[in-house]
Amino acid sequence: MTDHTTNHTTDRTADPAVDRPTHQRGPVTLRGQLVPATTTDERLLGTDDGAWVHSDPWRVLRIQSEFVEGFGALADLGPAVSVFGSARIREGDPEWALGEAVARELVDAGYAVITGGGPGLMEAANKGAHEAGGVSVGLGIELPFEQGMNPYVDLGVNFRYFFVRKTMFVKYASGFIVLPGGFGTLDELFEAITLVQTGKVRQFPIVLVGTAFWSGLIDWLRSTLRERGLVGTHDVDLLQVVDDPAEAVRLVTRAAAELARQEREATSEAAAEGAE
Ligand SMILES: CC(C)=CCNc1ncnc2c1ncn2[C@@H]1O[C@H](COP(=O)(O)O)[C@@H](O)[C@H]1O
Repeated sequence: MTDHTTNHTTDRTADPAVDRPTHQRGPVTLRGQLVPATTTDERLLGTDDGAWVHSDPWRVLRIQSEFVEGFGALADLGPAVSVFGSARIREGDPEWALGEAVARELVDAGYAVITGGGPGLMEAANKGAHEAGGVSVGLGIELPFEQGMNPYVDLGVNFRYFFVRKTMFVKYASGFIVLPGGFGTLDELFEAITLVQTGKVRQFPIVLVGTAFWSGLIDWLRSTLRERGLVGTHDVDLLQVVDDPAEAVRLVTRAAAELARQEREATSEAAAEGAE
């Protein structure tokens, strides 16, 4: 906050409750030392050093614009599944082939493939989708060590903010397929499972691919978290673990089809009630 060094302002009013100079800025009340020395119009019309561009209110507008750009770019995507996985696993690794295969199966099932647009298994999935003739989407993130969008992304959107990008992964996908990975992958996995556990999204399938890689985590979730009552009895069952890419895609698409059926039913029930 700036402008708090003075106690005189033109649009100040006396507040009898506290008998102190008061300045109202929308929903924000400022008193005493915090009353700005200049009016909002003065500040808008005056010249300054441009520091306001780095202020939080301005940041909010940038965040808003990321949502608008993202929604605009992805609105017509059609059915899609988000695929997560390590940025560090390279071509030639068996898990790379898994990423490509999962994406190919998704395209064959009529789904677009959304990834983080980066290297590693994101690139494997984008490659699989691109080469199968499907829609290959990359939701990139601006990082200090810029890697750029992988070459197999056909529709790419770059985000400055992780949380805006995460919204897109959920909003435009019918489910998540999670390949082996590190902190980034775990972050995306636990974000998704929290949304399902808390009922923020309904019937959102989350399928982990690679039983050898994931079984240690699943055992720990069951033994430590579930036994201590830190998660519900059935919460760990929200995660399905498979080895076969085709099976992963079957599980996701079956759940998506079921959700679509329920939504159609709810819509026709609502229409029938409206007609009565
Ligand atoms: C080599 C390297 C660190 C590149 C970073 N470049 C990245 N570009 C795009 N998304 C990323 C990147 N790093 C992490 N992510 C996000 O986090 C996940 C991978 O993180 P991790 O490697 O498992 O932890 C991906 O699903 C992706 O959404």
